[in-house]
Amino acid sequence: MRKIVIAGNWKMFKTQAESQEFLQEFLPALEETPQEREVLLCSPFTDLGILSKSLHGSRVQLGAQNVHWAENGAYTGEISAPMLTEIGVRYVIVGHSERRQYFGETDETVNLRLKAAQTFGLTPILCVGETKQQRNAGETESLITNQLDKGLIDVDQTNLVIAYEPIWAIGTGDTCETTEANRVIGLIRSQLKNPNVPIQYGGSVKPNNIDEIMAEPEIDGVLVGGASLEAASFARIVNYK
Ligand SMILES: O=C[C@H](O)COP(=O)(O)O
Repeated sequence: MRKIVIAGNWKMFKTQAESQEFLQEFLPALEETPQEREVLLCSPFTDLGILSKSLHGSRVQLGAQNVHWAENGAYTGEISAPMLTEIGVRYVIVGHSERRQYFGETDETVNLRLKAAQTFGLTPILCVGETKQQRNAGETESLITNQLDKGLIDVDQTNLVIAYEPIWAIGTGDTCETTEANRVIGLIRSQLKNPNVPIQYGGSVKPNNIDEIMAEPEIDGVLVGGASLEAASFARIVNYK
């Protein structure tokens, strides 16, 4: 049985104070959430410490949005896996398309980050997905195959989550057809050594489309950006029917 993982990616939003306001409304709503669903919040680094304290004893897991591959070193501006695990972080997003697009992330550095996360006990969420141009050119399958082939070299597939995020669907309201997301996720699964790796869909997931998305058999959860910033909206998503 594959795990269901529902993750909020706050990106570069929310101060510490705002993170606490969110929890006041969000945590009570989790009483309705079936126990087998893993719920996590991936916050900016500056919120992780206070969130770790506030989430202690709750069922919400904490995630970061990036991790460096070295244990420590002269890497100004970076954060290592042991720094994250020390404060209670359990998951980390790796290779988000915004990191690839704006910060020069490559399949090679993604691979290094995945392995470092696992070495120090974090569960990485590997993001893959195509641009509109690549989709229109019929390159979706080859692009994703390449991202998986390079990204997953020597990566432990028993401690891994994958997120399929078509870049054109991120923050645009232009959600991928659920049957198409299901098809691509099935394709991703067929390329894995471990077919039980949870594979999420991400890209304009909202309260009004979550039920349809989660009804698809290959989709094991969602990675949610904008709609995870409002407690009521994210609560509706984790409590999908
Ligand atoms: O990590 C989350 C994705 O980039 C999706 O963002 P979005 O839900 O705002 O489209």
